[in-house]
Amino acid sequence: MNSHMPPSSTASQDQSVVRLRDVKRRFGATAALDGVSLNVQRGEILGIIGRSGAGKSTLIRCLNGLERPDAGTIEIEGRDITRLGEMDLQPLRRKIGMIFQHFNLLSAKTVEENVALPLKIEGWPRAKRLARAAELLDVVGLTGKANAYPKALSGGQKQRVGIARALAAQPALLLSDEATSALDPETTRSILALLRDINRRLGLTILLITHEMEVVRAIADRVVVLDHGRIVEEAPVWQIFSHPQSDTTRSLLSGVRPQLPAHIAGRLTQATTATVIVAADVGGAAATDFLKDIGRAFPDGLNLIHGGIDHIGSQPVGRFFLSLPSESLSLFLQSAQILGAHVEVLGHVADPV
Ligand SMILES: Nc1ncnc2c1ncn2[C@@H]1O[C@H](COP(=O)(O)OP(=O)(O)OP(=O)(O)O)[C@@H](O)[C@H]1O
Repeated sequence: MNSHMPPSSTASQDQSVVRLRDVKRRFGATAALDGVSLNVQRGEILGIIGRSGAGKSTLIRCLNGLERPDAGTIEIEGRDITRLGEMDLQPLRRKIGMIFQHFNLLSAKTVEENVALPLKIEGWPRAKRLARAAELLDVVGLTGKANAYPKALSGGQKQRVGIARALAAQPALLLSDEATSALDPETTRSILALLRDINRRLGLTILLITHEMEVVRAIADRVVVLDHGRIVEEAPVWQIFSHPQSDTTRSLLSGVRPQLPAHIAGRLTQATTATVIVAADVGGAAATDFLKDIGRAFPDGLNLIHGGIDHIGSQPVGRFFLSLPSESLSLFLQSAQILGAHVEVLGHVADPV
C-alpha cells in the first residue's frame, strides 16, 4: 500500500469496503456505465444483477483497475483507485480476491500451488505459503486434494480451489464474476452455501455479479439491478422479490417467482365476468398472516388458486393468486392495500376457477 496516500475523507464516515460515485464509462455511442453510485458495506453480500450488456463486466474491470472510468470515483477501503498509476494499483488489486466462471486455474500446477500462487507473488516463503494453502483447502472442503492437478477435479472442486486461492491474501472483498454459471444446479447450491459460510465465518464482504436471480436469492443480502449502465433498483433481496419496482427486475424475476398456471392464464379475458383473478404480493411479517387477515373481509372465502409463501433470507415473501367475485374486487383492493400487499388484477374468467 502506498503509505504516502492519505485515505479520503469519506473513508472514516461509513463502513463501506467499496464506494462508487457517479461512475461513467462509454464505448463510442454506448454508455456501458452511465452514472453508477453504490456502496458495498463491510460483511455484506451484495448481488449485482443485469441482463447481457447491462454493464456488469465493465463494472468489474473498473473495480479491479483493468479499465479506467471516464468520470466518477471508485474507492476501495477509502482509496480512490481511478487516479492511481499501475504501481500504486497493484497493492489495491490484492485487496480484491476474484473468482471466475471458468475458474482460471493453472493446469500445470497442483491444487496447493494454485492456492499458494498469490502468496508466492507476495514473497511468502514456500513452507509458510503451503501451510496457509492447507488451511484454506480445509476451509473450502478440499482436505486431501493438495497434490491433485486441476484436470482431476470436478467443476465444483475447481471452483473451491478458485475460492481458496481468492482468499489466500486475505482480501477485503471477494468479487465473484458469474462464479456458478458453468456449474450444475446441485454444485451451484453447494458453492453458494460455501460462499455464505465463508461470509459468516470470516466476515468476508462479497460482491456477486450474476445474470441469475436464483443466485442472488440464495445468498445475497442486498441486490442492485443494472440496466443499460444504470442502477434501476436497489433493495434487500426479499423486498426485490416481494415488490419489484422496475420492468427489468420483473422480467429477471419471471423465471423464479410463481406465475399464474398457463391453463388458467389462457382463459383470462379483459371483459368483465363474474370472476376476477388477482396476484397479491406481500413481503415480511404481513405475508404470513395475509390470507387469514384478508379472509376476515370475505366471509364466503377467497379461492387460492396458486402461489404461497417462500422464505428469502429470514423474511417470508408471499405471492398469492386468488379468484374472487368481480363485485368484491374494490373491497379486496382496499383491504389488501391496508394489509401492505401489492395487487395486480390479471383479468377475468368466464367460469369460476
Ligand atoms: N471494449 C468495448 N468496446 C466496445 N463496446 C463495449 C466494450 N466493452 C463493453 N462494451 C459495450 O458496453 C455495454 C456493456 O457491456 P458489458 O460487457 O459490461 O455488459 P455485461 O452486463 O457484462 O454483459 P454480459 O453479461 O453479456 O457479459 C455493451 O453494450 C457492450 O457491447
